[in-house]
Amino acid sequence: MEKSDDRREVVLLATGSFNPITVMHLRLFELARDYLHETGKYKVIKGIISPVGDGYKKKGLIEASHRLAMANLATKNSNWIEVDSWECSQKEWMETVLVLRHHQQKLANANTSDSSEKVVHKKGHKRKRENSYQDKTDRCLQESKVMPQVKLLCGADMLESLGKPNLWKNEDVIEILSSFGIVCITRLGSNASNFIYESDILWKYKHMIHLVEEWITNDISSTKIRRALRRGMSIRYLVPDSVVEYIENHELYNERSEERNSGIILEPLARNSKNS
Ligand SMILES: Nc1ncnc2c1ncn2[C@@H]1O[C@H](COP(=O)(O)OP(=O)(O)OP(=O)(O)O)[C@@H](O)[C@H]1O
Ligand SMILES: NC(=O)c1ccc[n+]([C@@H]2O[C@H](COP(=O)(O)O)[C@@H](O)[C@H]2O)c1
Ligand SMILES: [Zn+2]
Repeated sequence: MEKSDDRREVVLLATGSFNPITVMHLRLFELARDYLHETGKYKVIKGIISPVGDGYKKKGLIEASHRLAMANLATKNSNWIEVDSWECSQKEWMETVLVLRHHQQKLANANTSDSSEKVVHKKGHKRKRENSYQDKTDRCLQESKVMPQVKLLCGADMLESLGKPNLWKNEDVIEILSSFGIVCITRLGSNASNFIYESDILWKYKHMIHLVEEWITNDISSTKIRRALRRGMSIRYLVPDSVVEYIENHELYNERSEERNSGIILEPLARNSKNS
């Protein structure tokens, strides 16, 4: 008899600027998947990169269409990481919790339609599988067991940003932790475990935070990539070749692009300080 697999299926969702995407962003997914698999409790079925929309108004943030195109090129050779344009195609910047909810809902819809589409042939008639009581019960049992869980994938600096005044709403942080959970990769310059210790909310939900140690430390950041480009220095092997080519072809990242949104308040800060 085949051994049943009772590991919880997980979808990893990374949000961020990806301005531009680097090999480190791709590494985050590999590190998180290895870690979760090693626990024996989780099976990672998909990774999603969700670039933030232009309405985020971060200094130096270039158009979402370019960031999206580069992320698509970078993930071309991955058989499990994909790029999703839903977040950045919204008219306005949206809170990360809404992006998590959207992807969780999408999985729920896919699960429900998968099972209701299964039709059984009985005496020559087609019958929706969910019509019988037994089938319905089976489905519920099955669904509560197999519904994949979306988890937020981030670096330690993003985890630490949860404590910045007016950047995140408390209720959002609570929902992200209690309903989804976070997989956080350590990053030079950040001390995630100390940050969890110092935050009452994070401490309360520490069982929902997976801290993943990156032993092969790597200080690549999009900021450093943009800086190198402004100075005419090579970024080869720090971002995939196809992304280097895209940046060259479209002449992205220069002094002018770095001044985009200069002097404009970051949208979450503007929104939360308006409402507080
Ligand atoms: N070297 C790294 N180690 C760990 N996490 C990282 C690293 N680089 C990026 N991340 C994570 O990737 C996600 C997306 O980050 P983001 O797009 O801001 O990249 P970044 O390299 O930090 O860019 P920037 O320098 O513009 O802030 C965030 O959760 C961030 O913490
Ligand atoms: N309140 C919130 O939901 C909130 C606040 C700040 C940043 N974020 C998100 O975190 C990510 C941060 O990206 P950067 O590190 O590139 O600035 C973005 O995806 C942004 O939308 C969410
Ligand atoms: Zn960053």
